[in-house]
Amino acid sequence: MVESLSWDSLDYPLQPWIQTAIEVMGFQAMTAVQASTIPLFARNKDVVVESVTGSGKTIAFVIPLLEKIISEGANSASFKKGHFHSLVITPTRELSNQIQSVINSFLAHYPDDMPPVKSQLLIGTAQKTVRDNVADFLRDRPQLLVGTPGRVLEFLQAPAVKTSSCSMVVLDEADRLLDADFFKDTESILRTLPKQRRTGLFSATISEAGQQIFKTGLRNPVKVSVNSERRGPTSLGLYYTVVRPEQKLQNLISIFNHYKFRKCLVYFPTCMSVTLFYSFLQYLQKEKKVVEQDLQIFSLYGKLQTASRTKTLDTFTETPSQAVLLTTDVAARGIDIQDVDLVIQLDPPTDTSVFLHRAGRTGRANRTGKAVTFLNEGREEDFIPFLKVKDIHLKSIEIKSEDFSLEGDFYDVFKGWILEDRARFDLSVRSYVAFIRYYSNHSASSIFRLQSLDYVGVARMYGLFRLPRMPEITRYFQDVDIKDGWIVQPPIDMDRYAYKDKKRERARLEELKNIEKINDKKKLKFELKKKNMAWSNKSQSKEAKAERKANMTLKRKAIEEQIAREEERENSELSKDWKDEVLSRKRKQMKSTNELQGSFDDL
Ligand SMILES: Nc1ncnc2c1ncn2[C@@H]1O[C@H](COP(=O)(O)OP(=O)(O)OP(=O)(O)O)[C@@H](O)[C@H]1O
Repeated sequence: MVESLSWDSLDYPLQPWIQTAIEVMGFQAMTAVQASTIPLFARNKDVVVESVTGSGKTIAFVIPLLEKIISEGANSASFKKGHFHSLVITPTRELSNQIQSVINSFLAHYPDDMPPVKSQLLIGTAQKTVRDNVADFLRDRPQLLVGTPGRVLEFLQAPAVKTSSCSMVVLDEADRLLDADFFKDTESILRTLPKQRRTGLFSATISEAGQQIFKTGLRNPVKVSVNSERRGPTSLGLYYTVVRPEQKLQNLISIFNHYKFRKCLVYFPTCMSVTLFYSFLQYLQKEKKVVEQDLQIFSLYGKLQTASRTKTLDTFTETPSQAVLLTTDVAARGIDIQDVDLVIQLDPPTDTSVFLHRAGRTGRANRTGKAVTFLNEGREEDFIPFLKVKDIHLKSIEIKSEDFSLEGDFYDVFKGWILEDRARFDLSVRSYVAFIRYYSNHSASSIFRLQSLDYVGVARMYGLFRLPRMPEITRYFQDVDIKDGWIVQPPIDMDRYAYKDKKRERARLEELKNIEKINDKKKLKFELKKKNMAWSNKSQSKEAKAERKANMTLKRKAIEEQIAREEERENSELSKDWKDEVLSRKRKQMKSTNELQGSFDDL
């Protein structure tokens, strides 16, 4: 947000109540992206908007949507029941919620004596089924819908919901909505909407979507690219620090204890790692008193129920005291919390574009912020030149190491905490396994290579004392002196290692007894093997099955193709007609998709 322009400089006057809302929100001038986008999107142009995080993209689409609802009479009594005017799709429930709040803060100034304008949230929650959503929709008659792809799709498929009046659609965080995880749903939603509509795609990293952009039904789109030479806002300081994995948690605590910040987001690689480290940090703060006592620690990840996610985010946002939110990429995009002045990435994300989104949770709207990324010593340091090529420049920062007043070293304390309850060990193993999976999925695979990972150091970081038997790492066991996976000596007596939960412990002892009763050596070996089976092996066998199935399908296809080729040779005349038919169908198909897709020549 470097440039700013007066709201009066728009070539048409905004609705008076929208002007009032802007004044009340204290937005004295438009940001660059707003000045470029609002006149286009509100004036019947499709837009593809790329502008850095925190530059005000939300209002750049909310104002045109509200303006068009009024100018196209969607607020009048003649707008038919079961119809809606505009749709905003976002990848997360949190972001949908946030956009809905921005819309409502505008609508709070909408005059009472005008036919009402309403918006409705469509996200998956335990409280509201899609049937409830449809009932609310028919009762309240909102013109503007905001939601996540899964729920929106289900909603649009309800017979009572008519899509034919939808004249505007926005894909916020469009590159995410067009990636492999969401594409099917996004495409299905777009297919249900009229072709004669306005489409807006918004993201700080829209270019990442590549050719997928053209599958959204854009018609003569205009590309708005603000500050495209910079990959992040000027108010955001990007830093990295190089550490050994087992040092990371201590350095994190050191930041909590010694660095000045109001609110901090810490990104962890997986839901399980958030659960594990959240519990352990609580213990260190409450029992061991080595974490700043006034610091409030929260955790948020995708597997939690929506209500609990919303509550956590609200409490974190509203708390006046210093606070930390441990989270995953569920909170990487779009989330706008004013006081966040520090972001920490405990591990770089597997996808580089996510790096900018995570870091961009701070340094928003000209407020200063710092984002620090932890890198493991060694090969991961190549991530810095890798980012430089992408015009992302990080400076090195030294984190003061914490001098803990703990009995024993940090790892021993962690290990001791895990030994108190076998359930913690299970969680730690699962977190570690999930991390190894995560690591092997890095898009920058030449830098983040499993072969170069200090997997023993990582195990210590996760408080483990024995490495799980994962094929991904056991093949490197011979490189270091690891006997049967134990990284502590003497090994822990696993038979006597108990669950704190009585019921769970009884079940474990029962199972142990049953195994002892087995006289048959072969069966015993099988049971023990089953009991100790590596986590990854279990799913590996599922994966192996799926792979075998896929191979069989491929083989079958190859045989069928071979037969078809032979038949084709024999019946060349016959196949000519068939080929023509296929070709003409293909041509027709191409024609219809071309009509749909538009082109980037006009951008
Ligand atoms: N014209 C303006 N003047 C001052 N602040 C503004 C203006 N417009 C928006 N903001 C504020 O800027 C912040 C960031 O806006 P917004 O969340 O829309 O950013 P974004 O570009 O969508 O970021 P991201 O890419 O991270 O989703 C918000 O707190 C918003 O209230």
